[in-house]
Amino acid sequence: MSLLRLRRLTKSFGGLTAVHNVSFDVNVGSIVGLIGPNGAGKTTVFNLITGIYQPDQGEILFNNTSLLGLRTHRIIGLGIGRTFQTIRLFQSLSVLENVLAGCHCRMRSGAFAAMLGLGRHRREEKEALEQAMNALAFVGLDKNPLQPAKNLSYGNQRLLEVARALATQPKLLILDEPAGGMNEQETEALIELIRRIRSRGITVLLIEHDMNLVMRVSEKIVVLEHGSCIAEGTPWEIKANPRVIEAYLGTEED
Ligand SMILES: Nc1ncnc2c1ncn2[C@@H]1O[C@H](COP(=O)(O)OP(=O)(O)OP(=O)(O)O)[C@@H](O)[C@H]1O
Repeated sequence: MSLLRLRRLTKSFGGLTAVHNVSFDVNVGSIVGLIGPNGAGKTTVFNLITGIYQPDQGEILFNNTSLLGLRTHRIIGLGIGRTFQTIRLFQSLSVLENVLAGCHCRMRSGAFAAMLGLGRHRREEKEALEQAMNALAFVGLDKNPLQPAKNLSYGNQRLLEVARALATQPKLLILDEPAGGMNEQETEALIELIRRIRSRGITVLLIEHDMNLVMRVSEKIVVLEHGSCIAEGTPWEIKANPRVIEAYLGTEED
């Protein structure tokens, strides 16, 4: 069953068509990898899904609801969490505060209730704290939650971004180059983490240049080149696809 359905998505910037007629499905409970050479349009697809850009043409359905015209916070509210290619943390805030920022999108009481210290707000704050600590424990960053985010290693900052996205309680988690800047050991731990995320019932869509990671975690891989989808299949099918080898694997990564 499809959780996310992209149909004939197209997005141009001036004269450049960054994404052209892209269609694919992400099934409930699956891990899907989106790969392609630099500039192929991968991040643009993520930005279209999360409402940062609106497509020129095409349709995006999440749980059979169209995401077109919705703003990012509504899309997060529907159950799509994401991390970014370049780390976007509040560096001076604590590890915990960074994750709490993710929880707040689920809180229903507004600033007015917060000012008055109303019961519902206090209850929600307590729940948010619990959720944030759970998310930190899940990625293994719960030991020193009050330290500033900037004290964490690069690899751990990436995990903190994952924790923040998990705190929004997503049904679909979108990861943009999660292994970027990680060493081999950190990447191994990330592979295990992505599998644990899926075993919690969260569907995963990821962009990653680390072919070892993509091939090992994905059930399905979609390949973009110059904005168009040139192949879709299992890791084995993708590895053996001559068009992919020519466009991508055979050139840059081998
Ligand atoms: N806001 C924008 N304005 C103009 N051009 C853009 C914009 N965003 C992306 N592009 C262009 O669209 C094309 C696709 O970019 P995109 O970042 O989606 O590729 P990518 O596959 O994610 O690349 P990489 O692997 O290098 O991150 C590129 O040529 C890029 O320069």
